Amino acid sequence: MSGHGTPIPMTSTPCGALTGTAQVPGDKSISHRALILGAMCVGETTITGLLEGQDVLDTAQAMRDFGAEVTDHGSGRWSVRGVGVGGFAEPERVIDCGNSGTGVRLIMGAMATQPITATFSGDASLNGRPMARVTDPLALFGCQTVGRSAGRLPMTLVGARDPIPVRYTVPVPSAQVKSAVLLAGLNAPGETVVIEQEATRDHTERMLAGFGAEISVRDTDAGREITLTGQPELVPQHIDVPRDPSSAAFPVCAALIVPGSDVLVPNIGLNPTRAGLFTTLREMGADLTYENEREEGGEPVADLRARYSPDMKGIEVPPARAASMIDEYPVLSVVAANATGQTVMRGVKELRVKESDRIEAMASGLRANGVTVEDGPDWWIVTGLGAGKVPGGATCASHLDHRIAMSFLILGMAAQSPVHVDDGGPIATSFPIFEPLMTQLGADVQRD
Ligand SMILES: O=C(O)C1=C[C@@H](OP(=O)(O)O)[C@@H](O)[C@H](O)C1
Ligand SMILES: C=C(OP(=O)(O)O)C(=O)O
Repeated sequence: MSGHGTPIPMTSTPCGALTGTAQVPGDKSISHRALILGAMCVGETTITGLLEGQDVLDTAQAMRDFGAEVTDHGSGRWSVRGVGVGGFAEPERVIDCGNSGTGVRLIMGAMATQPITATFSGDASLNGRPMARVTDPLALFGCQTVGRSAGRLPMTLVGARDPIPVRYTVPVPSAQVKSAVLLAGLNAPGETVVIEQEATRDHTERMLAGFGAEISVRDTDAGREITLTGQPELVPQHIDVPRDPSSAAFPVCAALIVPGSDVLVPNIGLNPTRAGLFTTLREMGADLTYENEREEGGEPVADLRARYSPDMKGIEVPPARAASMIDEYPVLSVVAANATGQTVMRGVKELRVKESDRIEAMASGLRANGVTVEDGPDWWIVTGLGAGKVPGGATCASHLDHRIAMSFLILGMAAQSPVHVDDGGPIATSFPIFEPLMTQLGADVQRD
Protein backbone atom coordinates (compact mmCIF):
# COMPACT_ATOMS: atom_id res chain seq x y z
CA MET A 1 0.00 0.00 0.00
CA SER A 2 1.75 3.11 -1.17
CA GLY A 3 1.97 6.33 0.76
CA HIS A 4 1.36 6.38 4.42
CA GLY A 5 -1.63 7.39 6.50
CA THR A 6 -1.80 10.12 9.10
CA PRO A 7 1.12 9.76 11.55
CA ILE A 8 0.28 7.97 14.78
CA PRO A 9 2.32 9.57 17.61
CA MET A 10 2.87 7.19 20.50
CA THR A 11 4.26 7.28 24.01
CA SER A 12 5.83 4.54 26.10
CA THR A 13 5.80 5.26 29.83
CA PRO A 14 8.13 3.48 32.28
CA CYS A 15 6.24 0.44 33.58
CA GLY A 16 6.29 -2.27 36.22
CA ALA A 17 7.36 -5.88 35.62
CA LEU A 18 6.42 -7.45 32.29
CA THR A 19 5.03 -10.94 32.82
CA GLY A 20 3.17 -13.62 30.92
CA THR A 21 3.31 -15.22 27.49
CA ALA A 22 3.92 -13.34 24.24
CA GLN A 23 2.53 -15.09 21.16
CA VAL A 24 4.29 -13.18 18.39
CA PRO A 25 3.06 -13.41 14.78
CA GLY A 26 4.39 -15.47 11.88
CA ASP A 27 7.78 -14.95 10.28
CA LYS A 28 7.76 -12.14 7.72
CA SER A 29 10.53 -13.56 5.51
CA ILE A 30 8.89 -16.98 5.32
CA SER A 31 5.41 -15.48 4.77
CA HIS A 32 6.55 -13.54 1.67
CA ARG A 33 8.27 -16.62 0.25
CA ALA A 34 5.28 -18.92 0.88
CA LEU A 35 3.00 -16.62 -1.14
CA ILE A 36 5.49 -16.14 -3.99
CA LEU A 37 6.43 -19.82 -4.36
CA GLY A 38 2.77 -20.79 -3.95
CA ALA A 39 2.01 -18.53 -6.92
CA MET A 40 4.69 -20.32 -8.97
CA CYS A 41 3.16 -23.81 -8.59
CA VAL A 42 0.27 -25.33 -10.46
CA GLY A 43 -2.29 -26.28 -7.80
CA GLU A 44 -3.14 -25.14 -4.31
CA THR A 45 -0.64 -24.27 -1.60
CA THR A 46 -2.09 -23.86 1.88
CA ILE A 47 -0.49 -21.69 4.55
CA THR A 48 -1.11 -21.46 8.28
CA GLY A 49 0.35 -18.84 10.61
CA LEU A 50 0.89 -16.31 7.80
CA LEU A 51 1.96 -12.90 9.08
CA GLU A 52 -0.92 -10.56 8.27
CA GLY A 53 1.25 -7.45 8.38
CA GLN A 54 0.99 -4.86 5.63
CA ASP A 55 4.27 -5.92 3.96
CA VAL A 56 2.95 -9.44 3.45
CA LEU A 57 -0.55 -8.29 2.49
CA ASP A 58 1.06 -6.21 -0.27
CA THR A 59 2.88 -9.31 -1.55
CA ALA A 60 -0.43 -11.24 -1.48
CA GLN A 61 -2.03 -8.51 -3.60
CA ALA A 62 0.93 -8.53 -6.00
CA MET A 63 0.56 -12.28 -6.52
CA ARG A 64 -3.11 -11.72 -7.40
CA ASP A 65 -2.02 -9.02 -9.85
CA PHE A 66 0.27 -11.59 -11.54
CA GLY A 67 -2.66 -14.02 -11.91
CA ALA A 68 -2.57 -16.25 -8.81
CA GLU A 69 -5.72 -16.82 -6.75
CA VAL A 70 -4.85 -15.84 -3.18
CA THR A 71 -7.54 -16.41 -0.54
CA ASP A 72 -7.67 -15.37 3.10
CA HIS A 73 -9.58 -18.03 5.07
CA GLY A 74 -9.25 -16.17 8.38
CA SER A 75 -6.99 -16.58 11.44
CA GLY A 76 -3.75 -16.78 9.47
CA ARG A 77 -5.01 -19.55 7.15
CA TRP A 78 -4.45 -18.71 3.49
CA SER A 79 -4.40 -20.55 0.19
CA VAL A 80 -2.66 -19.77 -3.09
CA ARG A 81 -3.75 -21.32 -6.39
CA GLY A 82 -0.66 -20.76 -8.47
CA VAL A 83 -0.02 -20.29 -12.17
CA GLY A 84 3.16 -22.38 -12.48
CA VAL A 85 6.79 -21.45 -13.19
CA GLY A 86 6.72 -19.07 -16.17
CA GLY A 87 2.95 -18.62 -15.91
CA PHE A 88 2.71 -15.06 -14.50
CA ALA A 89 0.15 -12.85 -16.28
CA GLU A 90 1.10 -9.26 -17.10
CA PRO A 91 -0.32 -7.07 -14.31
CA GLU A 92 -2.80 -4.39 -15.29
CA ARG A 93 -1.69 -1.94 -12.66
CA VAL A 94 1.39 -0.76 -10.83
CA ILE A 95 2.70 -3.33 -8.34
CA ASP A 96 2.69 -1.41 -5.08
CA CYS A 97 4.96 -3.04 -2.50
CA GLY A 98 4.36 -0.39 0.14
CA ASN A 99 7.21 -0.39 2.69
CA SER A 100 8.67 -3.78 1.82
CA GLY A 101 12.16 -4.31 0.44
CA THR A 102 11.75 -8.08 0.62
CA GLY A 103 8.44 -7.97 -1.24
CA VAL A 104 9.60 -5.84 -4.14
CA ARG A 105 13.02 -7.43 -4.61
CA LEU A 106 11.76 -11.03 -4.51
CA ILE A 107 8.83 -10.28 -6.81
CA MET A 108 11.11 -8.51 -9.29
CA GLY A 109 13.25 -11.65 -9.36
CA ALA A 110 10.24 -13.90 -9.87
CA MET A 111 8.94 -11.92 -12.88
CA ALA A 112 12.30 -11.05 -14.48
CA THR A 113 12.52 -14.21 -16.58
CA GLN A 114 8.92 -14.16 -17.78
CA PRO A 115 7.87 -12.39 -21.01
CA ILE A 116 5.86 -9.68 -19.27
CA THR A 117 6.33 -6.08 -18.24
CA ALA A 118 5.57 -4.75 -14.76
CA THR A 119 5.98 -1.42 -12.99
CA PHE A 120 6.91 -1.37 -9.30
CA SER A 121 6.51 1.33 -6.69
CA GLY A 122 6.28 1.79 -2.95
CA ASP A 123 6.07 4.33 -0.16
CA ALA A 124 8.56 7.16 0.37
CA SER A 125 10.88 4.83 2.33
CA LEU A 126 10.91 2.05 -0.27
CA ASN A 127 11.26 4.50 -3.17
CA GLY A 128 14.47 5.75 -1.55
CA ARG A 129 16.11 2.31 -1.24
CA PRO A 130 18.71 0.91 -3.68
CA MET A 131 17.34 -1.40 -6.36
CA ALA A 132 20.36 -1.72 -8.70
CA ARG A 133 21.62 -4.49 -6.41
CA VAL A 134 18.71 -6.53 -7.81
CA THR A 135 18.26 -5.13 -11.32
CA ASP A 136 22.01 -5.59 -12.11
CA PRO A 137 21.95 -9.39 -11.71
CA LEU A 138 18.48 -9.58 -13.30
CA ALA A 139 19.94 -7.86 -16.42
CA LEU A 140 22.31 -10.83 -16.80
CA PHE A 141 19.24 -13.05 -17.34
CA GLY A 142 18.10 -10.64 -20.11
CA CYS A 143 15.65 -8.54 -18.07
CA GLN A 144 15.59 -4.83 -18.90
CA THR A 145 14.89 -2.02 -16.48
CA VAL A 146 13.50 1.40 -17.24
CA GLY A 147 13.51 3.79 -14.35
CA ARG A 148 15.06 6.62 -12.45
CA SER A 149 18.77 7.08 -13.05
CA ALA A 150 19.61 6.53 -9.38
CA GLY A 151 18.28 2.98 -9.48
CA ARG A 152 15.31 3.82 -7.31
CA LEU A 153 11.61 2.97 -7.58
CA PRO A 154 9.29 3.56 -9.34
CA MET A 155 10.70 1.45 -12.17
CA THR A 156 9.50 -0.82 -14.93
CA LEU A 157 10.96 -4.26 -15.59
CA VAL A 158 10.68 -5.86 -19.02
CA GLY A 159 11.09 -9.57 -18.37
CA ALA A 160 13.44 -11.67 -20.51
CA ARG A 161 11.73 -13.48 -23.41
CA ASP A 162 14.58 -16.01 -23.73
CA PRO A 163 16.22 -15.99 -20.30
CA ILE A 164 19.72 -17.33 -19.89
CA PRO A 165 20.87 -18.84 -16.59
CA VAL A 166 23.54 -16.95 -14.67
CA ARG A 167 26.42 -17.49 -12.30
CA TYR A 168 26.45 -14.61 -9.86
CA THR A 169 28.45 -13.66 -6.80
CA VAL A 170 26.32 -11.45 -4.54
CA PRO A 171 28.43 -8.34 -3.80
CA VAL A 172 26.64 -7.37 -0.56
CA PRO A 173 25.44 -9.69 2.22
CA SER A 174 21.78 -9.76 1.18
CA ALA A 175 19.25 -12.57 1.31
CA GLN A 176 16.94 -10.42 -0.80
CA VAL A 177 19.45 -10.22 -3.68
CA LYS A 178 20.30 -13.93 -3.39
CA SER A 179 16.59 -14.80 -3.40
CA ALA A 180 15.80 -12.53 -6.36
CA VAL A 181 18.47 -14.29 -8.43
CA LEU A 182 17.25 -17.76 -7.40
CA LEU A 183 13.62 -16.90 -8.18
CA ALA A 184 14.67 -15.54 -11.59
CA GLY A 185 16.66 -18.75 -12.13
CA LEU A 186 13.46 -20.77 -11.72
CA ASN A 187 12.32 -19.83 -15.23
CA ALA A 188 15.73 -19.92 -16.94
CA PRO A 189 16.79 -23.17 -18.63
CA GLY A 190 19.83 -24.92 -17.13
CA GLU A 191 21.66 -24.16 -13.93
CA THR A 192 21.69 -20.83 -12.11
CA VAL A 193 24.49 -20.52 -9.56
CA VAL A 194 24.57 -17.95 -6.75
CA ILE A 195 27.61 -17.49 -4.54
CA GLU A 196 27.41 -15.58 -1.29
CA GLN A 197 30.56 -14.69 0.60
CA GLU A 198 28.69 -14.39 3.89
CA ALA A 199 25.83 -16.73 4.74
CA THR A 200 22.49 -14.91 4.91
CA ARG A 201 19.05 -16.23 5.86
CA ASP A 202 18.41 -19.41 3.86
CA HIS A 203 14.61 -19.60 3.78
CA THR A 204 14.45 -19.40 -0.02
CA GLU A 205 16.82 -22.34 -0.47
CA ARG A 206 14.95 -24.42 2.12
CA MET A 207 11.55 -23.61 0.68
CA LEU A 208 12.59 -24.20 -2.94
CA ALA A 209 13.76 -27.68 -1.92
CA GLY A 210 10.43 -28.21 -0.11
CA PHE A 211 8.51 -27.25 -3.26
CA GLY A 212 10.47 -29.90 -5.21
CA ALA A 213 13.10 -27.80 -7.02
CA GLU A 214 16.52 -29.32 -7.64
CA ILE A 215 18.79 -27.18 -5.50
CA SER A 216 22.12 -27.91 -3.85
CA VAL A 217 24.36 -25.92 -1.53
CA ARG A 218 28.08 -26.40 -0.95
CA ASP A 219 30.72 -24.46 0.91
CA THR A 220 33.64 -23.39 -1.28
CA ASP A 221 36.67 -21.12 -0.79
CA ALA A 222 34.66 -18.36 -2.52
CA GLY A 223 31.72 -18.79 -0.15
CA ARG A 224 28.38 -20.59 -0.08
CA GLU A 225 27.55 -21.78 -3.59
CA ILE A 226 23.91 -22.51 -4.42
CA THR A 227 23.00 -24.31 -7.63
CA LEU A 228 19.42 -24.35 -8.89
CA THR A 229 18.16 -26.28 -11.92
CA GLY A 230 15.70 -24.11 -13.84
CA GLN A 231 12.21 -24.80 -15.13
CA PRO A 232 11.12 -27.36 -12.53
CA GLU A 233 7.51 -28.28 -11.95
CA LEU A 234 7.00 -26.99 -8.42
CA VAL A 235 4.69 -29.07 -6.25
CA PRO A 236 2.13 -27.25 -4.06
CA GLN A 237 2.83 -27.51 -0.34
CA HIS A 238 1.35 -26.92 3.06
CA ILE A 239 3.43 -24.33 4.88
CA ASP A 240 3.11 -23.79 8.62
CA VAL A 241 4.91 -20.48 9.16
CA PRO A 242 7.01 -20.41 12.35
CA ARG A 243 6.85 -17.36 14.63
CA ASP A 244 9.18 -14.51 13.79
CA PRO A 245 12.45 -14.25 15.79
CA SER A 246 12.74 -10.62 14.64
CA SER A 247 9.39 -9.83 16.32
CA ALA A 248 10.25 -11.98 19.36
CA ALA A 249 13.25 -9.69 19.84
CA PHE A 250 10.97 -6.89 21.15
CA PRO A 251 9.26 -8.62 24.10
CA VAL A 252 12.53 -10.46 24.86
CA CYS A 253 14.59 -7.24 25.03
CA ALA A 254 11.84 -5.44 26.96
CA ALA A 255 11.80 -8.21 29.60
CA LEU A 256 15.60 -8.02 29.98
CA ILE A 257 15.54 -4.30 30.84
CA VAL A 258 12.28 -3.81 32.79
CA PRO A 259 12.77 -4.63 36.54
CA GLY A 260 11.11 -7.82 37.77
CA SER A 261 10.11 -9.10 34.30
CA ASP A 262 9.69 -12.75 33.34
CA VAL A 263 8.28 -13.37 29.86
CA LEU A 264 7.83 -16.54 27.81
CA VAL A 265 7.90 -16.22 24.01
CA PRO A 266 6.89 -19.62 22.63
CA ASN A 267 7.64 -21.36 19.32
CA ILE A 268 10.40 -19.15 17.98
CA GLY A 269 12.40 -20.31 14.97
CA LEU A 270 16.10 -20.46 15.86
CA ASN A 271 17.47 -21.04 12.36
CA PRO A 272 21.16 -20.13 12.82
CA THR A 273 20.89 -17.60 9.97
CA ARG A 274 18.38 -15.66 12.11
CA ALA A 275 19.26 -16.21 15.78
CA GLY A 276 22.34 -13.97 16.19
CA LEU A 277 20.62 -11.52 18.55
CA PHE A 278 19.84 -14.18 21.13
CA THR A 279 23.46 -15.41 21.14
CA THR A 280 24.64 -11.81 21.56
CA LEU A 281 22.26 -11.12 24.45
CA ARG A 282 23.43 -14.26 26.24
CA GLU A 283 27.05 -13.17 25.78
CA MET A 284 26.09 -9.84 27.39
CA GLY A 285 24.86 -11.74 30.43
CA ALA A 286 21.14 -11.80 29.68
CA ASP A 287 19.00 -14.28 31.58
CA LEU A 288 17.60 -15.72 28.36
CA THR A 289 16.96 -19.44 28.15
CA TYR A 290 15.79 -21.78 25.41
CA GLU A 291 13.09 -24.09 26.74
CA ASN A 292 11.53 -27.09 25.05
CA GLU A 293 14.11 -27.10 22.22
CA ARG A 294 12.87 -29.13 19.26
CA GLU A 295 12.76 -29.42 15.44
CA GLU A 296 9.68 -28.36 13.52
CA GLY A 297 9.40 -28.52 9.74
CA GLY A 298 13.18 -28.96 9.52
CA GLU A 299 13.88 -25.81 11.57
CA PRO A 300 15.19 -25.61 15.16
CA VAL A 301 12.51 -24.10 17.41
CA ALA A 302 12.39 -23.24 21.13
CA ASP A 303 10.34 -21.31 23.67
CA LEU A 304 12.35 -18.28 24.76
CA ARG A 305 12.24 -17.25 28.39
CA ALA A 306 13.59 -13.80 29.20
CA ARG A 307 13.98 -12.45 32.73
CA TYR A 308 15.10 -9.06 34.00
CA SER A 309 18.90 -8.89 33.76
CA PRO A 310 20.30 -5.85 35.57
CA ASP A 311 23.96 -6.91 35.19
CA MET A 312 24.36 -7.04 31.41
CA LYS A 313 27.68 -5.85 30.00
CA GLY A 314 28.48 -4.37 26.60
CA ILE A 315 30.41 -6.58 24.18
CA GLU A 316 31.99 -6.31 20.73
CA VAL A 317 29.49 -8.05 18.45
CA PRO A 318 31.44 -10.22 15.97
CA PRO A 319 30.99 -8.71 12.47
CA ALA A 320 30.62 -12.25 11.09
CA ARG A 321 27.37 -12.47 13.05
CA ALA A 322 25.84 -9.36 11.44
CA ALA A 323 23.76 -11.09 8.76
CA SER A 324 22.11 -13.36 11.33
CA MET A 325 20.81 -10.40 13.36
CA ILE A 326 20.73 -7.58 10.82
CA ASP A 327 17.20 -6.40 11.70
CA GLU A 328 17.85 -6.65 15.43
CA TYR A 329 20.62 -4.04 15.84
CA PRO A 330 18.14 -1.23 16.62
CA VAL A 331 16.64 -3.06 19.60
CA LEU A 332 20.07 -4.37 20.64
CA SER A 333 21.19 -0.74 20.94
CA VAL A 334 18.35 -0.18 23.43
CA VAL A 335 19.55 -3.10 25.56
CA ALA A 336 23.13 -1.80 25.19
CA ALA A 337 22.04 1.56 26.62
CA ASN A 338 20.80 -0.30 29.72
CA ALA A 339 23.98 -2.39 30.08
CA THR A 340 27.32 -1.22 31.46
CA GLY A 341 30.30 -0.53 29.21
CA GLN A 342 30.41 -0.19 25.46
CA THR A 343 28.61 -2.28 22.88
CA VAL A 344 30.58 -2.15 19.65
CA MET A 345 28.82 -3.02 16.40
CA ARG A 346 31.00 -3.22 13.27
CA GLY A 347 30.52 -4.47 9.73
CA VAL A 348 26.96 -3.17 9.62
CA LYS A 349 26.82 -0.73 6.71
CA GLU A 350 23.71 -2.52 5.39
CA LEU A 351 21.87 -0.88 8.29
CA ARG A 352 22.14 2.40 6.40
CA VAL A 353 19.93 1.16 3.51
CA LYS A 354 17.00 -0.40 5.34
CA GLU A 355 13.56 1.26 5.72
CA SER A 356 15.65 4.12 7.15
CA ASP A 357 19.33 4.70 7.85
CA ARG A 358 19.02 2.70 11.05
CA ILE A 359 22.37 3.76 12.53
CA GLU A 360 21.49 7.43 12.10
CA ALA A 361 17.88 6.97 13.29
CA MET A 362 18.86 5.10 16.46
CA ALA A 363 21.95 7.19 17.20
CA SER A 364 20.07 10.48 17.06
CA GLY A 365 17.09 9.19 19.07
CA LEU A 366 19.31 7.59 21.72
CA ARG A 367 21.36 10.78 22.03
CA ALA A 368 18.17 12.81 22.47
CA ASN A 369 17.28 10.45 25.35
CA GLY A 370 20.63 10.93 27.07
CA VAL A 371 22.71 8.05 25.68
CA THR A 372 26.18 8.49 24.16
CA VAL A 373 26.52 6.98 20.68
CA GLU A 374 29.43 7.26 18.25
CA ASP A 375 29.08 6.17 14.65
CA GLY A 376 30.92 5.82 11.35
CA PRO A 377 30.07 4.50 7.89
CA ASP A 378 29.80 0.86 8.92
CA TRP A 379 30.03 0.89 12.71
CA TRP A 380 28.49 2.35 15.84
CA ILE A 381 29.24 2.19 19.52
CA VAL A 382 26.70 2.64 22.32
CA THR A 383 28.03 3.54 25.77
CA GLY A 384 25.75 1.92 28.32
CA LEU A 385 24.49 3.84 31.33
CA GLY A 386 23.54 0.75 33.32
CA ALA A 387 20.16 -0.73 34.27
CA GLY A 388 17.38 1.84 34.56
CA LYS A 389 19.72 4.81 34.05
CA VAL A 390 18.53 6.06 30.65
CA PRO A 391 16.96 9.52 31.21
CA GLY A 392 14.42 9.27 28.32
CA GLY A 393 11.97 12.12 27.84
CA ALA A 394 12.60 12.82 24.14
CA THR A 395 10.51 12.46 21.00
CA CYS A 396 12.13 10.21 18.38
CA ALA A 397 11.52 10.15 14.64
CA SER A 398 10.62 6.73 13.26
CA HIS A 399 11.41 7.61 9.61
CA LEU A 400 8.71 5.25 8.23
CA ASP A 401 10.62 2.40 9.91
CA HIS A 402 8.73 -0.12 12.05
CA ARG A 403 11.84 -1.40 13.85
CA ILE A 404 12.89 2.11 14.84
CA ALA A 405 9.41 2.91 16.20
CA MET A 406 9.23 -0.32 18.24
CA SER A 407 12.82 0.04 19.54
CA PHE A 408 12.16 3.49 20.99
CA LEU A 409 8.90 2.30 22.57
CA ILE A 410 10.90 -0.49 24.26
CA LEU A 411 13.43 2.15 25.43
CA GLY A 412 10.61 4.07 27.14
CA MET A 413 9.52 1.02 29.16
CA ALA A 414 12.79 1.09 31.17
CA ALA A 415 13.72 4.81 31.01
CA GLN A 416 13.35 7.39 33.77
CA SER A 417 10.84 9.47 31.76
CA PRO A 418 8.44 8.50 28.94
CA VAL A 419 9.79 8.18 25.40
CA HIS A 420 7.70 9.40 22.47
CA VAL A 421 7.77 8.40 18.81
CA ASP A 422 6.43 10.69 16.11
CA ASP A 423 4.77 7.88 14.17
CA GLY A 424 3.98 4.33 15.25
CA GLY A 425 2.00 3.64 12.06
CA PRO A 426 4.79 1.63 10.36
CA ILE A 427 4.65 -1.00 13.15
CA ALA A 428 1.69 -2.51 11.26
CA THR A 429 4.01 -3.60 8.43
CA SER A 430 5.61 -6.39 10.48
CA PHE A 431 4.04 -6.64 13.96
CA PRO A 432 0.41 -5.46 13.81
CA ILE A 433 -0.35 -6.76 17.34
CA PHE A 434 2.70 -5.14 18.98
CA GLU A 435 0.62 -2.68 21.04
CA PRO A 436 -1.95 -5.12 22.52
CA LEU A 437 0.72 -7.77 23.03
CA MET A 438 3.04 -5.47 24.96
CA THR A 439 0.11 -3.99 26.90
CA GLN A 440 -1.06 -7.45 27.93
CA LEU A 441 2.44 -8.13 29.32
CA GLY A 442 2.15 -4.98 31.44
CA ALA A 443 3.66 -2.23 29.28
CA ASP A 444 2.16 1.26 29.12
CA VAL A 445 2.18 2.05 25.39
CA GLN A 446 -0.39 4.58 24.25
CA ARG A 447 -1.39 6.45 21.13
CA ASP A 448 -1.21 10.18 21.92
O1 LIG B 1 15.24 -11.89 2.68
C1 LIG B 1 14.59 -11.40 3.62
O2 LIG B 1 13.45 -11.84 3.94
C2 LIG B 1 15.18 -10.28 4.38
C3 LIG B 1 16.51 -10.00 4.23
C4 LIG B 1 17.18 -8.89 4.92
O3 LIG B 1 17.40 -7.84 3.99
P1 LIG B 1 18.70 -7.78 3.02
O4 LIG B 1 18.66 -8.89 2.08
O5 LIG B 1 18.58 -6.45 2.33
O6 LIG B 1 19.87 -7.85 3.97
C5 LIG B 1 16.36 -8.35 6.08
O7 LIG B 1 16.88 -7.11 6.50
C6 LIG B 1 14.91 -8.20 5.72
O8 LIG B 1 14.16 -7.77 6.82
C7 LIG B 1 14.32 -9.53 5.29
C1 LIG C 1 14.61 -4.59 6.61
C2 LIG C 1 13.37 -5.06 6.83
O1 LIG C 1 12.45 -5.37 5.87
P1 LIG C 1 12.43 -5.11 4.29
O2 LIG C 1 13.85 -5.03 3.79
O3 LIG C 1 11.67 -6.26 3.74
O4 LIG C 1 11.69 -3.82 4.05
C3 LIG C 1 12.91 -5.35 8.21
O5 LIG C 1 11.84 -5.95 8.34
O6 LIG C 1 13.58 -4.99 9.20
